[in-house]
Amino acid sequence: MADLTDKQTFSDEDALEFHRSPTPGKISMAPTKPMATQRDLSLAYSPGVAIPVLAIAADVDKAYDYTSKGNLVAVISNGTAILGLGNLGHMASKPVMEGKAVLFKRFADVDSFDVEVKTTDPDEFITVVKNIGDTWGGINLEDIKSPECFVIESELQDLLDIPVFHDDQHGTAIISTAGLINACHITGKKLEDIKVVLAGAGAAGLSSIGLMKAVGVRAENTVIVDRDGVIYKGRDNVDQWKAAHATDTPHRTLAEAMVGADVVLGLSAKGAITKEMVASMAPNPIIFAMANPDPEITPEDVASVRSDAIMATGRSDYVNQVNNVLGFPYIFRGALDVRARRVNHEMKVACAQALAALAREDVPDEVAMAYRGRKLRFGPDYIIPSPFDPRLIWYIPPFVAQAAMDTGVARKPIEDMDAYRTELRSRLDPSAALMQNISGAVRAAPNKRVVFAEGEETAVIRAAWGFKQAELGTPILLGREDLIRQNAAEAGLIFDDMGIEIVNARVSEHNADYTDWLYARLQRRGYLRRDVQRMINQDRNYFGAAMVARGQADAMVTGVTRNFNMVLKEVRRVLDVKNRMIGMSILLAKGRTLFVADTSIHELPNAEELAEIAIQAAETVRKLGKTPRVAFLSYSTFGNPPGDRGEKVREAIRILDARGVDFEYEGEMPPELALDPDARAAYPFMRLTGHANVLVMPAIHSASISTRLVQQLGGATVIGPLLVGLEKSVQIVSLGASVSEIITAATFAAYDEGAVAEG
Ligand SMILES: NC(=O)C1=CN([C@@H]2O[C@H](COP(=O)(O)OP(=O)(O)OC[C@H]3O[C@@H](n4cnc5c(N)ncnc54)[C@H](OP(=O)(O)O)[C@@H]3O)[C@@H](O)[C@H]2O)C=CC1
Ligand SMILES: CC(=O)C(=O)O
Ligand SMILES: [Mg+2]
Repeated sequence: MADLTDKQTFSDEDALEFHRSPTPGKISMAPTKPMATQRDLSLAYSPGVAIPVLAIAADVDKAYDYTSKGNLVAVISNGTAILGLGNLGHMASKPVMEGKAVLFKRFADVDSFDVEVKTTDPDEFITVVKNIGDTWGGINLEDIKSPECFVIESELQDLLDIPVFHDDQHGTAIISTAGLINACHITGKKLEDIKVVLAGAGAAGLSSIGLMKAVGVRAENTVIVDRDGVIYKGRDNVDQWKAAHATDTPHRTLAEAMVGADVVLGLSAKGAITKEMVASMAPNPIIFAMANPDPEITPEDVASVRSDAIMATGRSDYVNQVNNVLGFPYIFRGALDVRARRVNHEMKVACAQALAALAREDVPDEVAMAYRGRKLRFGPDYIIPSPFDPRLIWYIPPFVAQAAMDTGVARKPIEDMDAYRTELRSRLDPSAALMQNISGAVRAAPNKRVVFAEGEETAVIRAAWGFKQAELGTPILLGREDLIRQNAAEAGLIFDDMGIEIVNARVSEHNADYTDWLYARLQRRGYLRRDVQRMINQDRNYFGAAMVARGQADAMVTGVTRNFNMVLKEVRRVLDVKNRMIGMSILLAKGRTLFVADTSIHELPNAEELAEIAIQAAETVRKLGKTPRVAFLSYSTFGNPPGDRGEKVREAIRILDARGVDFEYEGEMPPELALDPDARAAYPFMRLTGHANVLVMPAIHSASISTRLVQQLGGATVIGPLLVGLEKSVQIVSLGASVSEIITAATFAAYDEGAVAEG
């Protein structure tokens, strides 16, 4: 089996820091209506709100039309079976529930928040949820232990007229069944012939074996096992849910049951399956060790005793992630979109079959790139889609919605499935997709050596570590080795054998070469040799840039400890500009990706500079896999009102006309004309064929102020400014940048040195 050695890409402190900052937790709420004026307030609240109140009082289903109910799912737990960690209480489950909520949003654009209920008593739990349940369009029950979870789910489903879906049962059943269908495909085993052993007769296990039987596995070919051993017919102390799957079998232990088995499903706890058990299985065994966070047996242990196994775990850092994250976002997306009353058996089967079918289709390159550059092709190491597969959002929900419609549980059938698929495509979070695409391209390109100039800083060390763990390239930390190692150890990071390089400028073998080379560049610009020697010895930006210039590294990231302009001056003494250097920010908001230039270099660009900014920006955007459509922004619209700044833009347009560039551009115009083609009726001569995606600003202050404004007020994500146009790629982050900002900048730096993204 390939690629089993992926390792955890974070330390414990990283996980805590991730959850702690910049704001505690993983979700927040965003309004969908402006709340700016007296009128807005009157409509949103008293008196306007009374009108929908009365409409809903007359017909409760109107809540779907006038409130967020229809796109809202609650993730509800009491913390009695948190992952495979056990009963740790309702509050300890909150990070997991927030996590599920954020995955709903990220993967399926479903709004979601978590509810932690402080009771282990099923009746009390049911009473609480029953009484608040109408709030949502659906309820995702999570990490509630068995057998209580079975009663809780079925009673709540009877009491509420929305889907109540226990994810650990059915989400897991859907994914594991999809995986099993495909694993059988690959091994040539037939569902009706395979011998299946289930380790862990709880919520996830019993539901999974149930769904597998529904798609063809024969009951008499199954054996289920709990902590007390095999659940055979007639065993004492077996509850009704386990008893329903008990079989006539001579086996009494998991080890006995696994001899000659084709499939083992682990939905129990870490370490429950041993190498000896795996060794005793039939040829081409199918092993799904799905306990989280640690599987019943690791892929490494399986590989040490079997070379013919198909192996899956619940984790993202091994191949074949059989995890319910592939299911619940899309099940609910489809269910919500038809305002389903429940998620029934047919919808689950449709989802499992759709997932299995998608994995058998050809995998687009951008999906493969996001998966650490590995070529994904249907086979033993790719039996189900990757969670980052952008096709999931438009491929799976239509099958779920269709099954709901066919079985009469849809309140609002979908009339045009093709239109529905198109609508689903537009729901993906653009920032995630863009970074996924760029990181994928970096991973797929030959290894890049990236200098992290401020190598003694803890944030920089952590970023270098994350960069390396994510397989984005080889980081080189500049600084004193003992101090770097000490700071790394304090951050809980161990560097040994990781392939992170540490270079101390003072003792570097290249020190003399860099000094000679830089002195030759600067001697006629007022620098003495000893000045240059000091720069190389003492200033890591000079040394790092020299490494890049002289070919010992490909790219550099810096700026955490010093302001942009100072750093840029230093870098420019070492590196030349290719054509024209600009600063470009990427702005992600409301489903759009916009590129804004120039956000850091030209203070008041003249017409020639504006034209070149557009050319440089368009070229960069094209390299990012997008087709540039450039709008030159201004306070004026095609000469009205007249003015000096507007004239510079008009002149820039004439320059581009004369040069015959190969991208769309237009100006000058205000943002609404650039972004909304419907607003252009008065300007039929405009040449942009759609909304602009590259905004060339008239001056740096308007660029910088407007990007920050939309970031602060509009909730946009801003990446950059990225430095574009140097002969070698250097990214300067903002003072005090976070670990993830440094990793993003380093990724762009590596990307700029040759990787090419898909559109
Ligand atoms: N990959 C995925 O998508 C998912 C994975 N899971 C994982 O599955 C596991 C179970 O979750 P869930 O079903 O919700 O929990 P439950 O508490 O409902 O069930 C756990 C079951 O595992 C059994 N068990 C525990 N330890 C062993 C052991 N050493 N040998 C055999 N059986 C054992 C328990 O036995 P007994 O009944 O005797 O107590 C019980 O039947 C967790 O690790 C969870 O993380 C869950 C959902 C999704
Ligand atoms: C994945 C999941 O839901 C669990 O492990 O509980
Ligand atoms: Mg769970």
